[in-house]
Amino acid sequence: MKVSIIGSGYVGSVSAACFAELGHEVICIDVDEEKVKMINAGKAPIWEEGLDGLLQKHSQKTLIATSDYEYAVANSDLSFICVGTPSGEDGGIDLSIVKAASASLGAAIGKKEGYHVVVVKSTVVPETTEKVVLPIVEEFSGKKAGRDFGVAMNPEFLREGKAVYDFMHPDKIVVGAIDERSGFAVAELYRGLDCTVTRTNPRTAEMIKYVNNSFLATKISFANEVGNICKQLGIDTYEVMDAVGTDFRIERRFLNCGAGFGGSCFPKDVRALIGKAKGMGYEPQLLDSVVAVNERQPLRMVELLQRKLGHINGKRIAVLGLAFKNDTDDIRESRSIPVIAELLRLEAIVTAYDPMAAGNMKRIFGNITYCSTSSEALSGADGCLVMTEWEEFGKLDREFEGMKEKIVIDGRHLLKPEKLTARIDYEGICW
Ligand SMILES: NC(=O)c1ccc[n+]([C@@H]2O[C@H](COP(=O)([O-])OP(=O)(O)OC[C@H]3O[C@@H](n4cnc5c(N)ncnc54)[C@H](O)[C@@H]3O)[C@@H](O)[C@H]2O)c1
Ligand SMILES: O=c1ccn([C@@H]2O[C@H](COP(=O)(O)OP(=O)(O)O[C@H]3O[C@H](CO)[C@@H](O)[C@H](O)[C@H]3O)[C@@H](O)[C@H]2O)c(=O)[nH]1
Repeated sequence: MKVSIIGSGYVGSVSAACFAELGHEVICIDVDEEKVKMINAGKAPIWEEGLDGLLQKHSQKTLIATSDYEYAVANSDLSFICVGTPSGEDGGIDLSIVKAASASLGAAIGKKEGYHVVVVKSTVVPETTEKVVLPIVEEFSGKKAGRDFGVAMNPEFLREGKAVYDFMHPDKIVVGAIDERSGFAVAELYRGLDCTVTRTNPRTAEMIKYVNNSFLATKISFANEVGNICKQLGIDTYEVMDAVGTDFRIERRFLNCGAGFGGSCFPKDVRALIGKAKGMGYEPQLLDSVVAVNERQPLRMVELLQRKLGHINGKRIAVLGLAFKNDTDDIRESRSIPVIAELLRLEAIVTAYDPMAAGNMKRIFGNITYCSTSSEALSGADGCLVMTEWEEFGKLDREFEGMKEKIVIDGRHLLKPEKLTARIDYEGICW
């Protein structure tokens, strides 16, 4: 089939490369000319395991990129909207990018002869596909949905760092369409992938995505709440969760307590669902608490450090990990951000290290020292905060010997102090 993908970020570029791998002809559309050039040169516009290889394989053969909507729509049967849906100022969803992309897509569909399918892949709150995207495409195309063009919602569940694998090995594919023809066309694109396919209406498909993310975020905040209580009682919360997680109704994964959840999805998606609920007059108390626990959790790292050091003012603090999780350079809503902000507010001297994400963090904090190794960040430090679950941090040992005061607060349950040669003053955030 012939597909165009609007937006070449994490979701768009991975979907494009994977659809090409599945044998489809793909045209990427992005307003960012740099990304267009990179994709046409067979280079990934973001860091994601396996993405470069797929783009090298398919670029200029069955995959090309352009900023020209008209060309892309004329030469494809379906267009996926994969643009960002950030939080607005009130925490609710900001649909301005989706609206702009829908208008450009509508104008291009207006100039095309024949049927075209509009597919929303961006994470959007229930009713957006039918009440926002569909009318904009109708307005700008002058055509009628369901008759001249189809509309579907197909949420994406990939994880950053494992995006290509997740796309090719999904546990479910959800297709919500306004008509049978477009629903069938979208489902056909995934033919060959072995998983459950849920065919439904657009608003249910939209809700499935939010419930998926909100439930996982709730598990993490629950684990953090339990962890904070366990710590006061001197109970190992990881031992508790290992046992509780054997219950198949609960499941062990996503019950790791720590510095909280970050990333481009969980925080903003929980806030968006809260915003949607409140907009309808419903107060979602549980989801409000999920956010509140997650906001407080990273600051516990600084509180624990402060308790050990007495005061933080003028102390040198090594922050290990800037990405929101391991295996990505993405720092969006990383728990390191509120921690560094708090350290700076308390007038600490911050030295930071991350294997991949320092370049991105420099755009937020220009006034801290970025180091090229953990050793360099730790050298002469009074305290250390482990913020991201990078594998290499779990292997640190003698590097701690370079610290002045060997105080280490672990926010990701990575270190085993009893097994280290270095004598460190270790404390887990909730163990
Ligand atoms: N990142 C993830 O892991 C993930 C996973 C599942 C779902 N999602 C959802 O997918 C959507 C996209 O997320 P992302 O992380 O890929 O975003 P992103 O910010 O990485 O990428 C968006 C891309 O859209 C481009 N763009 C902006 N305006 C445009 C326009 N008018 N026309 C064409 N291109 C335009 C940008 O230049 C950018 O390349 C969001 O709704 C997000 O919630 C993200
Ligand atoms: O037990 C856990 C598991 C995760 N995290 C944190 O949770 C965040 C998110 O982790 P993860 O889900 O692995 O990353 P994302 O790439 O943000 O993926 C989530 O968000 C995507 C965007 O919607 C969805 O597509 C994915 O299914 C969903 O897992 C990270 O900060 C992790 O450190 C914890 O604190 N404890």
